[in-house]
Amino acid sequence: MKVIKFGGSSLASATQLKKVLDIVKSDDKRKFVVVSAPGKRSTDDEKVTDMLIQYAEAYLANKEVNKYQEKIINRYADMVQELHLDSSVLTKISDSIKKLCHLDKTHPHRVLDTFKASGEDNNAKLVAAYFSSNGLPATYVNPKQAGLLVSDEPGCANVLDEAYEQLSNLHHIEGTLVIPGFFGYTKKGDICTFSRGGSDITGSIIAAGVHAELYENFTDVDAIYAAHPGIIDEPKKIDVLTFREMRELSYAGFGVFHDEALIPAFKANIPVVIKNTNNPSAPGTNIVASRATNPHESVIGIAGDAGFSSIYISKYLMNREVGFGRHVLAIFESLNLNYEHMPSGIDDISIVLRESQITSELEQILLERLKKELCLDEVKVRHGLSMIVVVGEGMKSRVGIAAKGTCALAKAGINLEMINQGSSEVSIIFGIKKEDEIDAIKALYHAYFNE
Ligand SMILES: Nc1ncnc2c1ncn2[C@@H]1O[C@H](COP(=O)(O)OP(=O)(O)O)[C@@H](O)[C@H]1O
Ligand SMILES: N[C@@H](CC(=O)OP(=O)(O)O)C(=O)O
Repeated sequence: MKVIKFGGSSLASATQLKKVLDIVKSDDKRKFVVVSAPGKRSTDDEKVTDMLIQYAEAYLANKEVNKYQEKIINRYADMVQELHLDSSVLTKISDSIKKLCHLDKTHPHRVLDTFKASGEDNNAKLVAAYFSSNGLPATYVNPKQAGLLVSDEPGCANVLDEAYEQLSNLHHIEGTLVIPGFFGYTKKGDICTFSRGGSDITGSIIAAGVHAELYENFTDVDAIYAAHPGIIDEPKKIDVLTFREMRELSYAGFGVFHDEALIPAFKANIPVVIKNTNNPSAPGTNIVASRATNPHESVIGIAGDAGFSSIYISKYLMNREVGFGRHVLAIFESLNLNYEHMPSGIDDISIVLRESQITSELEQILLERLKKELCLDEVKVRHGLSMIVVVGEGMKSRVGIAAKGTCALAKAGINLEMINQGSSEVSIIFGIKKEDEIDAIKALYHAYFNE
């Protein structure tokens, strides 16, 4: 049996839903269908999840909410009408959206998550009704009923190990199952969402829980490309990627598949394929445990992500001071800051972290503590950095990959703030100024794929 996940772009309108039905009907093995909330119908459209966030924020701020409710209900109403579904489907959706503004406001994060989750929950109900009225008997399954237990971390939940055993019982439900993506339930019974784009994670968890033979992730591109298609014109399509390569690339900006969605499928050894709802016969991109590397192809993809800061710390004879690194990290830990990268030299270390974590107040405290407790010679902060990640399993057996990248960046006049090679040798990270990100990706793509 297969798990098939449709992203918001595949469920944005009645036209898209018709394609979805054809895809599911065309293969009997497509039993478990995971759905996102309706996404954008055009580039200037809004995602239902974003509309729900605005609605939640207005409600929490005690503002008028009618216009938000109306806009969201209209998105579903358009689809119900165009698909000729029974009006009772819309009544249920409309009631559930209106009911949200009666939630207890004591825990705003929980309120926000309940609003967000309703986007996929209502869409799953709509999709199940549409399938059933068009010759494909389907049942809506709520994540609570399925046993999708998650940690109590609103907006960034993690699946709990015990969920998998319960999820295997989904096999006992007859017909096609339609499961809303993006959220699960805590042990106390509260809704908790994954991070944004998290319906991919639900699909992967369900695939692991039901021991699927394949996890198919349907989106709006024919394949995963070697670089963001919005930056590089007609980038190279990738046929096969390893889980490790995909994790590095999606972590660093390939929004097409959530980086946290890889782990459940990888651990359960379930291959993943990314396919296009608008062109289902295209082979897509396969994500597998290992692949043969081509001697002529070392780099498989280049991704970039902005929003990083770097804390540079220097102290003469740092290399001889036992426990120095532990002490640095203990200060970060006590301030509840996690770091992303830590390139180091003999007398210095840079700690790279997400900018969104540090306020100017926290930055002041951090710098003072580092200086005082570690007796540093120098500490410097740089904001507004982008990390460009060059990825490929074949890189470790090839000479000159880093040199090619640094040379390309130098030729493009881009100053390198940091360079770091992951210990697995599957990636090299270039830290640059945010404003150089697009030029850097273009220069690196040209060097690795066109020269
Ligand atoms: N390297 C890449 N290859 C393909 N698509 C990419 C890549 N990087 C970013 N994307 C973007 O990811 C989008 C699909 O992801 P997403 O918007 O989350 O889809 P969905 O709504 O189907 O979940 C594509 O339309 C594309 O713009
Ligand atoms: N709807 C949620 C979850 C999700 O995965 O959506 P999409 O499939 O449109 O990326 C979000 O917007 O974050």
